[in-house]
Amino acid sequence: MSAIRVRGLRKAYGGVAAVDGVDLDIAVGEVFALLGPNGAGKSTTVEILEGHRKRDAGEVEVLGGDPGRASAAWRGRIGIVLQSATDAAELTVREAVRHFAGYYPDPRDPDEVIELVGLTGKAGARAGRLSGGQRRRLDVALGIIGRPELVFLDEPTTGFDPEARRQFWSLIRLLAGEGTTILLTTHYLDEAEALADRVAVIAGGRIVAEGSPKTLGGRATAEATVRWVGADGPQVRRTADPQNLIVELSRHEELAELTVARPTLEDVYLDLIGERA
Ligand SMILES: Nc1ncnc2c1ncn2[C@@H]1O[C@H](COP(=O)(O)OP(=O)(O)OP(=O)(O)O)[C@@H](O)[C@H]1O
Repeated sequence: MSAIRVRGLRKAYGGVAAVDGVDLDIAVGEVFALLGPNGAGKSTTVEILEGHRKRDAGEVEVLGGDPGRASAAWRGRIGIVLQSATDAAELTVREAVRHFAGYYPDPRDPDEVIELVGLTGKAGARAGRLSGGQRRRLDVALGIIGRPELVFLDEPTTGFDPEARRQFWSLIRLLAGEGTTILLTTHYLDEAEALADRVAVIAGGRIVAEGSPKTLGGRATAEATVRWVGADGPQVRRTADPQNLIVELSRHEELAELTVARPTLEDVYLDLIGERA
């Protein structure tokens, strides 16, 4: 079953296309990452799916409804973490989370959510006094407090320190394990690789590639780079069949410091984006 189904989505600003014919299918329970350079159309797409922006054309179905005509009940099933930071500066973290919990019929426990985003030590601090990364964690807390079926996360870990990012990844895995559908945008390819079942790359308002992080853009079948240090010093070979090459080479010499590398997700991503430039 689809949580999100999009066909021919279009949106232009002042005659300039920002989203130019996007199709998307995201299954219930899937973690889906939308990747793409600045200005590619990620936020515009996500904001249309959230019901925060009007589309010019196309069919959009999110949890069985049209976000352009969203009811309060529909909104209650969705969690949103926007790119812009929370405007709850005068409230403490605990007050803000409790306040937002009151909007939903079956919220999570506020203290549990504060713990999940790693803000327990700051629960009594005013939101306006938090650091950038801490405020972002509060945004995430407010996005999940309502126990949403579907969560939109627009660049959720921007400004997070490495430990906070790992903690956030655990949180996403926990939500995914509970069956929550997650659509996130990110510029961190390691994040997409760690979290997403599927990714789509958007450039110039169009989807240019889609697949699992392992297979995107032919990644799984691309030539491997084999490196080793032999009798004549460091060696490099590219091959589609590294196993055979290694068996063959090892008949003749010892392969010290042997490594086999396929293109990284970042390599594939940059190629895909480069093709559009
Ligand atoms: N409110 C707006 N008015 C006019 N143009 C806009 C508006 N919002 C976005 N755009 C333009 O639409 C295009 C897509 O923007 P969008 O914010 O969707 O990109 P993005 O992929 O989310 O980028 P980023 O990675 O920088 O967040 C850009 O060229 C942007 O300048």
